[in-house]
Amino acid sequence: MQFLTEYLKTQSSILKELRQLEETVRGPISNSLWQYNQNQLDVLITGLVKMPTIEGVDIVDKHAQNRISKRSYAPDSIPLSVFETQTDLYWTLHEEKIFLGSLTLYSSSEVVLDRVLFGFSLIAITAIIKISILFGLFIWAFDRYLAIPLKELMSQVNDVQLSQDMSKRINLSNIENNELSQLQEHMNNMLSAIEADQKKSLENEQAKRKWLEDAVAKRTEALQISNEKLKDLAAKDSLTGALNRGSFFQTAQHLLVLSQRQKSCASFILMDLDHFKKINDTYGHFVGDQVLTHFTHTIRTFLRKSDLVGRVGGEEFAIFLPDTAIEGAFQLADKIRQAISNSILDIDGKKVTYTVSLGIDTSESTDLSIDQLFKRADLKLYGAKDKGRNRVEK
Ligand SMILES: Nc1nc2c(ncn2[C@@H]2O[C@H](COP(=O)(O)OP(=O)(O)OP(=O)(O)O)[C@@H](O)[C@H]2O)c(=O)[nH]1
Repeated sequence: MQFLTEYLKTQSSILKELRQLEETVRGPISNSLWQYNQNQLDVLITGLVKMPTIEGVDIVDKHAQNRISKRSYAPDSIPLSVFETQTDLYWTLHEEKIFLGSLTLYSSSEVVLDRVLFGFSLIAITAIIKISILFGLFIWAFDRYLAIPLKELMSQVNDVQLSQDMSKRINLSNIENNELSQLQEHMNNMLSAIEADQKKSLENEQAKRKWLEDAVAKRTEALQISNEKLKDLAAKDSLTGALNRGSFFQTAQHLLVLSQRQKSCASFILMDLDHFKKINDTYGHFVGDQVLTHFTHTIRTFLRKSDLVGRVGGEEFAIFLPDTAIEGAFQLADKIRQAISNSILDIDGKKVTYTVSLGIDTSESTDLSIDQLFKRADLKLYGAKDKGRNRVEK
């Protein structure tokens, strides 16, 4: 449709051109005809036919005879359709118009088509140039305002992801106030939220860990105390707090081996409360227990930290004295004996007195077992009992 309109417009424009040409050449052609100047006429017609809009020229004289008929195309390539303009030719003599003939100018659909196509080509070339410029501008703007900032954004996001450092912020260079700046703001808000969340989680975790460590420390301490208590319970006599028979002999054996290696002597005191059955029978077992406790406390006041005390029987006690010769052991034993015989216990208003017999012996280089020392001290103890009790026998 557009093409048809363009075609018709171009055709009428060519017709107008033909008429103007007719106006222009009418004078010179009339002159040539009047003067029968065939040469001048030929030159004029040849010039006309060479013009791009003109396909042919006809000049017919007043007798309707074809004087000149020229075509720009070859006889075998006649145009599909032609159109023409015609004008009469006159010569004015003494103000009288003399009819000379007529001039017909031809043009064709090919000329119109060439011009229409040329016009369309111009439009197409202009459109291509405009589109190229627009495309170039679009690419530049896309790169400047989208591709480059997006690349930078991706690189900074990647950086945050790799470093796991949420205190970092996205900071795009050359950013306009547009969707990208809003995206940057949103991402930075998100990073702030993650950072705060991480901080809170870390604080919670630290608080939990501290609570756990405190709980474990308390539990460990409680377990240690329980263990110590258990050890004490297993090793000590619950009434007097002295080592029980098993623990006493085990530790004494160890100390004996040690002192043998150091070529030093150790002493053993075996003690048995005198007539203890009578105390029980007279005052009862409760008082008997108080006497046993009193005895243990009293002997402890005379001992060094390195001395070992144990309850080896019901009312029988033993002391192992490392690095102590027989004389030193005897002095200690006698101090104990005296302290006990001088004690008067006040239990529930009852005055209770008691005595103790003691047997002592010292280690020999041949003693390999604590039992050997114990047996010799036991013999001495029986000696003390035999000799009337409240005595020390060495
Ligand atoms: N209260 C009390 N009595 C005990 C305990 N262990 C043993 N006994 C008593 O101690 C008494 C020991 O009596 P015996 O072996 O006859 O000796 P003893 O009366 O001290 O006489 P001698 O040793 O010969 O002086 C017994 O009556 C036991 O019941 C105890 O833990 N508490």
